[in-house]
Amino acid sequence: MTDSNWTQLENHKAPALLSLFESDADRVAKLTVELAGIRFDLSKTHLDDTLLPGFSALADETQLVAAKEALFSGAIVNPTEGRAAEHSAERGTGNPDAVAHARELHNRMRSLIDAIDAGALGEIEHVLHIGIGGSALGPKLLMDALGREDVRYNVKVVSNVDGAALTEAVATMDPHKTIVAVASKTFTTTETLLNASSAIEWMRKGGVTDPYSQFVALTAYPEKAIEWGIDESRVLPFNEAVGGRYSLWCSIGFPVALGLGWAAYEELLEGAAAMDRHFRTAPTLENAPTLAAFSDLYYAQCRGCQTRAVFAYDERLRLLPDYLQQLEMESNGKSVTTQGAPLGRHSSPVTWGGVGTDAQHAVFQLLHQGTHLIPVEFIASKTPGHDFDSAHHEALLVNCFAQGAALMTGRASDDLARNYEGNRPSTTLLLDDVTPGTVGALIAFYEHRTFANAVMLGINPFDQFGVELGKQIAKEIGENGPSGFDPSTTALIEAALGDL
Ligand SMILES: O=P(O)(O)OC[C@H]1O[C@](O)(CO)[C@@H](O)[C@@H]1O
Repeated sequence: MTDSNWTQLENHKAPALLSLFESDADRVAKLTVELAGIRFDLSKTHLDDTLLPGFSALADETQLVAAKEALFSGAIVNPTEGRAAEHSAERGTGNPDAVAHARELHNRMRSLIDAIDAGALGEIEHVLHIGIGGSALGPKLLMDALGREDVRYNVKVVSNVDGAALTEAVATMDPHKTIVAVASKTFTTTETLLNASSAIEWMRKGGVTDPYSQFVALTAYPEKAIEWGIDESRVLPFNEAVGGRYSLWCSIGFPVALGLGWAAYEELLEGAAAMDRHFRTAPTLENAPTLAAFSDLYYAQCRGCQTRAVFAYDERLRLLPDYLQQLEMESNGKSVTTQGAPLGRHSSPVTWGGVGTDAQHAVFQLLHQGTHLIPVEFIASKTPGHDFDSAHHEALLVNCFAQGAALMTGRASDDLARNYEGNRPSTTLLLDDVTPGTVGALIAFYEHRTFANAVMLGINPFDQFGVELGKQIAKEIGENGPSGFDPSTTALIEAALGDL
């Protein structure tokens, strides 16, 4: 991209948010997109008649449309690993060969689920899903959001290698009535394999004579799972061109399909497919993920915002910030371009957040009066997820909307300690309800927004070499003991682990 494009965007003197509404009566309509049961309101951002064409020009220059076609057609969009990124094929959009392959593998998953329902693995009540990162965050988010009522099995997700996590998860499980799903794209991740081995031990101690017969593997490398001891009939493979953090749509979603039922799982995929179609075909200025990426880039690149905050004003979506941290930071936390040159500008901002209204009583002080400018995202649902008095949901939504308004309008006071300067941006995503369909569309929206950010920055969002060095050093410590490291690390190892 030309520097002049960025310079122009960086030099833009953005008018105050309120004045943007005053000068354009249609602003809300222009910057609101509605689809798949979600209203995306970007009108409280500084995107205006200068920035929108400016970022559109940047999108053209960085060939966003061609990049989208490459993504959906299964071309190599992950050059460092020489791979396509086929997550959209899992929801039936994109490359027809990959779609057909995904259907076959989904059918295989469905057959196993039907067999489990029919009692082929005995009387099953619990599902212990073991995975980490992208092999855990999606199932965890989805079961927490959608599996609160009418859930068919008790699903628990364990990721941390800290044995306390496994202890807590199995506390209410009967090992005779439990399926363990070992989820690992590579089937080499040490935390996951250690937790899986400990689950075998837990079953044995609980009197299960053949624990492996209650194990299922979810992986892109079936031969590794078989070698580990899981029978081929219970190995659910997926396409290795589906990235870990994009994998809840394939067999990594097994506990979700099992826990919520196949119809709900299909609804999830269809919600995501609706977002795929929108991202692929909607014009730039009506394209929700693209507009959101413009806003992200504006604040991160032109206003120096190093973080962005996401608050779920719905208890069901409380794990969304955790999920987005991996999606956005592992995808776009890169300092090298796709051409292998230094990026020369900021990459992804830090994604953080929490749940409203709790966060209002903890971190919002800084958002309103701190010296950092932090773009905020609110996610709420029109429909409550409980049967208590409607006063609860009204209070929740009123607070959500009040925060967005307060950030933007501020309130002047001569007493500086009580002055709210306002003009602080936010976006609001309002779901009709938290359903498999809307959550599928929501997650796909974030995936495509992350991709659009990457394309316009010129980075590859589909690799993650930054996580490897820590893994390697952990291995070296395990193999070599405390010596050979820096004095601080050596002292810490000796203090806590002795000679190993
Ligand atoms: O599914 P796997 O291969 O166990 O990997 C788990 C996670 O580890 C990572 O590779 C990072 O360490 C993530 O990208 C991935 O989601």
